[in-house]
Amino acid sequence: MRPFVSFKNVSHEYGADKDKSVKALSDVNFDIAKHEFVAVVGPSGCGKSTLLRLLSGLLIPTSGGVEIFGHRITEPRDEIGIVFQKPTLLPWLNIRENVVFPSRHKRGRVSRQEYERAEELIKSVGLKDFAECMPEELSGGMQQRVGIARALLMDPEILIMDEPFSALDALTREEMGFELLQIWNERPKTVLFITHSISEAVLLSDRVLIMSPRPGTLVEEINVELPRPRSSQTIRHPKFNEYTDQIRQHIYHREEAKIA
Ligand SMILES: Nc1ncnc2c1ncn2[C@@H]1O[C@H](COP(=O)(O)OP(=O)(O)OP(=O)(O)O)[C@@H](O)[C@H]1O
Repeated sequence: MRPFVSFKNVSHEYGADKDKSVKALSDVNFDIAKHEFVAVVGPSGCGKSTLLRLLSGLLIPTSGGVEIFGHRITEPRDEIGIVFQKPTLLPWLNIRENVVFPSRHKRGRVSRQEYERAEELIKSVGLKDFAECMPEELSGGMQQRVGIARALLMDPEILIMDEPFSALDALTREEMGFELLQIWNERPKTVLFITHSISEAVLLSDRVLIMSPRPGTLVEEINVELPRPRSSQTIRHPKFNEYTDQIRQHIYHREEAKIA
């Protein structure tokens, strides 16, 4: 099957044209199938966010290339929605206007269909009664839900998520993970999800990519064959701990081998 997203021999060096450069990624190769949910884990500074910036087209690799359906990415594209660690909502706009903001920003206007779509998305992230509220009136979890609705406004094929739930408390985080899976189930997307949490990666994804310390490269891929739909019961599945242990070993063994 033809891959939907392909990282081909991707290396990236920040400041490559200056005296002081940082090699963030080295020869990264992987494919993602359409509608696959892929999580990326790895030590801090290994280049996870750099991977996302490259897929979003905000950054072009110093060598190799990132392709969507065989087309090399050379600039930001509409078929990609991004959810950041902090939702960065515009404080002077209400929730509805924040959700339609990508369209206003891009075209200078918002169509009736887009307002209808925004209403639908606001409802599907559980904020039906909050469309008129200002961001400051919402909790952190609710604000992140707005960030997810905003990323889905243009109905992107690809959803890029950079530690989207890391600023939330443990309970809200777990709840948001399952809500995300429900949205993904209703509106299938190809997802690249960065997290520091091994259990979150296993709980949500079809496949976990494990990266080495900087310069980051792919050291292992784990196919997570846990039944869907996933729920809080999934954590009790006998294979759940097997997967998390396997990932931990890949991350920490390398660290230990380096120290020894
Ligand atoms: N704009 C930049 N200029 C120079 N170096 C950068 C820049 N952005 C990131 N880096 C460096 O590149 C490396 C990879 O950064 P990146 O943010 O991709 O890692 P990460 O795995 O997402 O980190 P974390 O898990 O801590 O968020 C780090 O050493 C970082 O300091």
